[in-house]
Amino acid sequence: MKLIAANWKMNKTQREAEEYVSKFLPLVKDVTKTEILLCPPFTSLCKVSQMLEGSNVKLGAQNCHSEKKGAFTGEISTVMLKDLGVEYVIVGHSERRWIFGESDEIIHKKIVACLEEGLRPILCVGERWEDREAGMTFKVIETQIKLALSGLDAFVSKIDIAYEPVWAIGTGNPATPEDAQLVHRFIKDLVGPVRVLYGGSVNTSNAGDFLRMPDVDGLLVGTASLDPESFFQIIQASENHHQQEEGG
Ligand SMILES: O=C(CO)COP(=O)(O)O
Repeated sequence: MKLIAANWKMNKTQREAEEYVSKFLPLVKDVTKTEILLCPPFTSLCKVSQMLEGSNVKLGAQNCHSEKKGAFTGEISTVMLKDLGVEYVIVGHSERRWIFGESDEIIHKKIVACLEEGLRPILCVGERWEDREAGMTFKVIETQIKLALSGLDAFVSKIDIAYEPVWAIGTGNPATPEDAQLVHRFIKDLVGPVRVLYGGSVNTSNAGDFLRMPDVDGLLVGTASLDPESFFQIIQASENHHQQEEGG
């Protein structure tokens, strides 16, 4: 099943999150062929978790710490996330890699922490523009994945990967669906059967084009997920795609 995930990043107060979810749930109530995920900031997880109970929408976090508890001021553990009803965790988003200096080694530890707690990590990988220009896209992706998933071959079915080219995030300049397809294929050839999402300037007009690619198994949506209507339209694109596939 395709996964359409919203990464709200550092947006929405608790009240705004509440307004969003109350508009969103009725819109998506008949969605059955697509897995839907909301990843609000930590401060809204509790409220959103209560509102999603019994619905067809799952809850994710945008980050976690690699240790279960201890003297780590300002951090949130996978145990705490699990306790709130979180099922997914975005790990290694480029905004954490490049702004906060999160290393592949830390990302690996966070993935292990998620797996130990029964949370499903969404490992984000992606090249910078200078990597792409230097013809290093595949090498960068390969290195990021090998380091993050080192020793975890037996667990790939419990992990999703998101290909998010850094230059495409929040720029209005997405990768072409064909370029995304090439990288997604490369990732599956490297890792084995794994669900690979595309992220980076996905919107209501281009979502369907990405989902038509054979190895695009879902989308990780930032800006266009902040409005319940537009995020719903992206989910609709996945439902439509599924129907067309079924129709032959
Ligand atoms: O980073 C992203 C999702 O994790 C993508 O963000 P945008 O959809 O705003 O480009």
